[in-house]
Amino acid sequence: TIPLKHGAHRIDKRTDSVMAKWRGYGLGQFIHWGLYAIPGGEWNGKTYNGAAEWIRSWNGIPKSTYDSLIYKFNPTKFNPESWAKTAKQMGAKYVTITTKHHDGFCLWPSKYTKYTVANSPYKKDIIGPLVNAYNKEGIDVILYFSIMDWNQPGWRYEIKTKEDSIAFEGFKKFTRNQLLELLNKYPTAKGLWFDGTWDKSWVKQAAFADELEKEMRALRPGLIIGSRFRPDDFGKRHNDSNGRLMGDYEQGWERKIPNKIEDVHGNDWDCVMTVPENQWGYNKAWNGHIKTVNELIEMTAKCVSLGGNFVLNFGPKGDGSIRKEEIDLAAGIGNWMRVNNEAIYNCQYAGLEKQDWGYFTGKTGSNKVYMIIFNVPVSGAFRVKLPAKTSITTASLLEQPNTTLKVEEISENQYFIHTSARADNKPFVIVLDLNKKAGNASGTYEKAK
Ligand SMILES: Cc1ccc([C@@H]2N[C@@H](C)[C@@H](O)[C@H]2O)cc1
Repeated sequence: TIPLKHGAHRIDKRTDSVMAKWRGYGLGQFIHWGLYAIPGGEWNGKTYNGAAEWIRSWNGIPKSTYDSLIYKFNPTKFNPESWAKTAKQMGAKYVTITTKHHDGFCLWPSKYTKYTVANSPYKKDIIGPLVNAYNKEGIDVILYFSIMDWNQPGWRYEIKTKEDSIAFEGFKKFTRNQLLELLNKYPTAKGLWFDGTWDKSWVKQAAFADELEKEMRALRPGLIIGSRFRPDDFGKRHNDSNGRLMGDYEQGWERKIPNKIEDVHGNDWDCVMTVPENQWGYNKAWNGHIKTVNELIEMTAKCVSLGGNFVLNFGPKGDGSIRKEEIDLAAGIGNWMRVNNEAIYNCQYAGLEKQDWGYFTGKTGSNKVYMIIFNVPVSGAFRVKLPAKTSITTASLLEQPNTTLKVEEISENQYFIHTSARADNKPFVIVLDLNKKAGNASGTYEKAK
């Protein structure tokens, strides 16, 4: 291995209880909200074709005009309790909230810049009431923070001159001040989700970022920090120059889901996903494919089956209301989660061979395995292949626990589970109680055989 001063400081997954709780969340909500929600991807009747939260980068609006949106921020319909209720009903166990996106507008009254809610017509803190409302619903909060800050005069894409490096030193101090401010103002926040760290200026800051990460962990023991915060000694991000993950979970699964367990390299991870193809902030047009409830349930199941969490994005409008399409998706997902969440919460990679009918999840620390069915085979029988010395004690429908299903042994370690045809074409769950005869690894099937 390459000797590194600022590479990964831990080899395997974290083993503490705070991270174990994060690992078991299964389903989360992402909230992208800020000034970009006011134009919503349109300006003077013209449509911005990029992601709505990047509209400031469009030459369709003068930068100063965008920046003066602060004077239009007055979300009269903002109701943090109703946002939290929507997330609760969906079955989200955590929420990731944009405290500051790339445009630099702070949803909390930061002491270190004027570009905050305090200097908008709304005046009040947004983050505090949101953290309290979600916590009251039993939902943990992760704070999204963009290092890149287009509003900060000290921000640089790269450091070329002496002036650049002096300016960027000031920017680094500002960044540290804001992060410590967030941790001190919102002590119940469980962790940080970083963005805006790909530019040349930041990838040179291995030592600074490493020191700051250590300082934040000391300030908030148990703090969960994503892999997109710091670069290593050679500017490598997410994984250091020895291929080891920096931070506590992989953040790179943005709008994409791993296909096999090897893709996750034994790391904790979450997948953050947009409802349209690529819109995080509120976008009026919402063109192209809008994901359906069944698609989103399948993405959730797929993520949990590979040991990750699925985090679905909501982009509230400039007035603080959540669009009907998102409310309806949350309700639809929630209807399914209310019946089937046992197959999602505190479940991990089951270590079984993937079958065409859907996804296996394994209950952490138990012999229960769930089959989340999306594709009913024309044979009507669901194939299950188990490791050696393992067999099925019982099989039942999660929604009707006392109905045992017929288990047909086909050959050593291979079975067909038979169920009667179903009236609706909604995903459903079969629960398997496995027993591992002597000589087989005890505990769950977390490690791939
Ligand atoms: C190229 C690119 C830069 C930034 C992003 C931001 N990360 C997502 C989580 C959103 O915040 C998006 O604006 C996406 C793509």
